Parts: sequence; C-alpha cells; structure tokens
Amino acid sequence: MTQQSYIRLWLERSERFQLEVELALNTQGITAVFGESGCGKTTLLRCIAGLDKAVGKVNINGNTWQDEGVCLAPYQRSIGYVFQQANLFPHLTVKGNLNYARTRAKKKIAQEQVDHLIDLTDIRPLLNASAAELSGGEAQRVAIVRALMTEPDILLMDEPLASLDSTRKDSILDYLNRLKRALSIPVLYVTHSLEEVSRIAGDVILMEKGRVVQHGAVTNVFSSLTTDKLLGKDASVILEGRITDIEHAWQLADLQFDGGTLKINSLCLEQGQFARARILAKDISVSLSYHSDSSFLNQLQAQIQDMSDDGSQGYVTLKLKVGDSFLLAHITRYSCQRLNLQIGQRVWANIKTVAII
Ligand SMILES: Nc1ncnc2c1ncn2[C@@H]1O[C@H](COP(=O)(O)OP(=O)(O)OP(=O)(O)O)[C@@H](O)[C@H]1O
Repeated sequence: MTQQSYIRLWLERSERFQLEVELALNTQGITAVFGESGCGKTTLLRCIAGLDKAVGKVNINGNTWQDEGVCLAPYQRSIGYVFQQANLFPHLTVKGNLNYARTRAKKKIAQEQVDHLIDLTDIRPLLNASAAELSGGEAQRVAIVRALMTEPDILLMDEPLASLDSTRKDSILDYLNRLKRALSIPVLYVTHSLEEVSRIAGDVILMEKGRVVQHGAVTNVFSSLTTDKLLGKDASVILEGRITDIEHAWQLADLQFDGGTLKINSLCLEQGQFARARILAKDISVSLSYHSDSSFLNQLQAQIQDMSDDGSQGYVTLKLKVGDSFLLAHITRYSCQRLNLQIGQRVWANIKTVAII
C-alpha cells in the first residue's frame, strides 16, 4: 500500500542560502516545484536524493530514508532521477540503455510493465537505435523510461524539458500526461515554466529563498494573493473542467468549470475531455454591468472576495469569486477608484478568448 510521503529538511549552504522545508506529498501525481532562480528547487531534490546532506527527515511511501540516526546513501534510496540532459550511454542502443538500468536495479520491474512504459512514451521504434543518434526529445523520453526501470518510490525531474524546443516540449508534456496516470508514485517536477505547471501538475510547491511559501492544488495556489505578489506580472489562475461543446466553424470550445462556462480556442480539444485554461491576471478587466455590445466572449458574474495593493506595482489585484472558482484581475489603481470597487461587490469579469492560454 502506498502512503503519504513526508519531508522535513534543513541545510545551510552559506550565509546567503539556507534550505528549510517541510512537506507532505500526495501518494501520486505530479507536483511542480516552482520558484525563481536560486530559490532552492534543485537543492531540495538533491537533499531528498541524499546527494546533498541536509538535517531532517525523509520518509517516502512509508520508507524512512533519513531521520535521527538513519541516513541512507543515495544508491540505497529508491529514486528515479531525470535531469535537464538525458545523459544516456552513447555507445549503447536505446534497448541497451534500458537493459543496463534494469539489470542494475535492486527491484526487477516486470517485462510487461517495461512494455507498457515503452508504449506510453512511444519509444518502441527507437529501441534498436544508437542513443547517440537520438534527438533531444527522443533521448529525454528514453531517460524518463530508464528512470522508471528501478520501480522507484519517487520520481525526481529537474527541468527535464529545459534544453528542448517548444515543439518537442509540447510532445513530451503529452507523454508525461499519459504517464502520470499510469504511475502510482509521487513525481516532483522542477520547472521555471508556468505553462508546464499548468499542463501537467496537480499540485505545486512554490519556493522562495529556500522556503516553501505555498503548497497545494494548482488551482488554489495560483489564485492566492500571496502567489500573485510573488509572480507579479506573470500572475495567472488555472481553471479546469470539461469541454462541453465545440463550435468547429468558429474554432471555439466551451470549458465548463466550477463557476460557469468559458469560451476558449478549440484547437486540439475534443468534446468531453478534461481541459485547463490559464488566464493571466493582466488579461482580465472588470465592469459594473454586462456589455452586450462588447467583443468579450467571456463576461462572467463575479464577486470581489479580496483585493491587494502593495503600492509598488501601480495596479490593484482583485481576487474574484466566480461560482466555486477564483480569478485574479490586475486593474489600475485609477480604475479601482473610479469604479469605487469594494470587497463584497458584484462585478463582471471580462476575458478575451484569445488571451486564454
Ligand atoms: N554546490 C553549491 N555550493 C554552494 N552553494 C550552492 C551550491 N549549489 C547551489 N548553491 C546555492 O544554493 C542556492 C540554491 O540553488 P539551487 O540550484 O537549488 O536553486 P534553483 O532554485 O534550483 O535555481 P535554478 O532555477 O537557477 O536552477 C543558490 O543560492 C545557489 O547559489
């Protein structure tokens, strides 16, 4: 039976940087580790893997890797690690690379599971190719399967797509989405990309200066005013729901979420599928009434739940409640005053379809 994982770590690298985190991870699903450069994302992964020596406790799926009097060496920790570069053995074929990992594993993964992973990541046609001949995206898919050859208790991925172009990133994100449903272990996924977080992560850990400032479901974390302050102009919320209608002639789709229906671009979407939309706070405007003569396809009834203005940005952030979901809107202080916006007030949130990512 899989159990929740618990991590409490403290490490002082220098006067400039200390890692101090306490986390309980879900038993499965992808948790993105997000934060600005130098906040400690890689250090966190390295400490879990035992590559950097932190003080504290690491318990993964009920197995204690580190605690008072216990500190397993990195090779004793059941980890799959995927880095920015695939680091395959170039003199071996893809199959050779996978077999090498499999024979060195303490737990022998069943052949049918290997086949399943190979099919999920579509690398069967590459099995006899030399690793040296693979494209970056192909090599990274092989590296992901290789990391899973040991049947790890946790998969650590450190910016696995950072060295790939956007088309390759896109296809690997699709593979990761397929894979995550088949994995029953937690995955920690370090990234700088909000798009990657939005595409694959269920939860997110937001780090700042070695500490966890937010941790939870992406929909909750990104709609919080704390996150808004941290992300500034990149602040955005993620809405999730089902595609209930597609108007092919207009290339528009209806995304039904907890709070209403959003018209989004229908590209690559199918009726009935689960989908997410990311909306930047700067792409939402508010009005006091509904405008039938507007080009906004999305005018949603909302209530101002909270607002913040730290005085440094020139805009006010409104946290808007739309049904059971939340939006963030950046509007100028001038507009806020002109409309006399107050917490609790009912407004319309206006979102251009073309601005939804
Ligand atoms: N080997 C090391 N010795 C001393 N300090 C280090 C070492 N490695 C990293 N650091 C410092 O630890 C801090 C956290 O680094 P880390 O690489 O974990 O950040 P990060 O969030 O992963 O950054 P990035 O997004 O740029 O990869 C930084 O201040 C960095 O300078």
